[in-house]
Amino acid sequence: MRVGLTGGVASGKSTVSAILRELGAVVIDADALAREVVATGTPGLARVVEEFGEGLLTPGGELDRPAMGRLVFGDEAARKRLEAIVHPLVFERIVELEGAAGDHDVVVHDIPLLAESGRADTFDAVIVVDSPREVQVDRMVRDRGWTVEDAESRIAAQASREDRLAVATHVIENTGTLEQLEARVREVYAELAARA
Ligand SMILES: CC(C)(COP(=O)(O)OP(=O)(O)OC[C@H]1O[C@@H](n2cnc3c(N)ncnc32)[C@H](O)[C@@H]1O)[C@@H](O)C(=O)NCCC(=O)NCCS
Ligand SMILES: Nc1ncnc2c1ncn2[C@@H]1O[C@H](COP(=O)(O)OP(=O)(O)OP(=O)(O)O)[C@@H](O)[C@H]1O
Repeated sequence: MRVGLTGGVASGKSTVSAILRELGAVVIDADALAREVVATGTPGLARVVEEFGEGLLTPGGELDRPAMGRLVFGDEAARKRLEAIVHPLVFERIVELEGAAGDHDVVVHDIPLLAESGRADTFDAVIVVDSPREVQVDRMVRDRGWTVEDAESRIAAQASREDRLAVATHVIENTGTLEQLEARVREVYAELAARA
């Protein structure tokens, strides 16, 4: 069965997908693929440099992710230009990895922009990890050292909490402890695995 997993920035998606992987799911991580396709030396990074210039590279020749983040989360047109390069490359890799997963019982697609993509209904189930906006902001400021403005601008680039919840078949509220989160993930996984 193909399961979509999504949630706003810092909602806890990666934490949930790590638990699902431990429980036996195959996880395909769109954020990881979005990093892979613009790694040093890739055609993807060459396209980004062509579009945005060498100023967005570190002295070592890598994509300067904090600088790119400041640019694209403050400028929607720039974000669309970056997405037009990265998203098709990510999609190609997803298709390849899905082929490699074969007919594994539970294949989880961790896709931050699933609600925005309009493709949620192509999955057998959609898990939404839900955290209130203040919790998202706190996590970004505390764990990543971002300013409140950085955190707010990333939330503003994403679907609203309501629009995301509207595509959910399973909601995982992530407002309690990590232990509570793990217990809820186990519950959802057991239900999905029984259906697979
Ligand atoms: C702008 C970039 C370089 C910033 O890198 P950074 O290391 O700071 O963030 P990272 O990639 O780890 O993403 C963290 C989170 O930011 C949010 N986010 C990332 N890209 C986007 C986007 N285009 N729109 C809205 N939110 C986004 C997601 O919640 C994601 O989980 C990077 O996010 C990027 O290349 N984004 C474009 C590709 C994309 O859309 N990725 C999302 C999944 S395909
Ligand atoms: N229930 C929780 N209690 C305490 N800390 C948590 C909880 N859930 C997540 N965190 C922490 O919050 C941060 C964000 O979580 P995580 O990286 O899983 O979110 P994400 O949705 O994958 O983020 P991104 O959108 O940036 O990829 C991490 O440092 C994580 O350890």
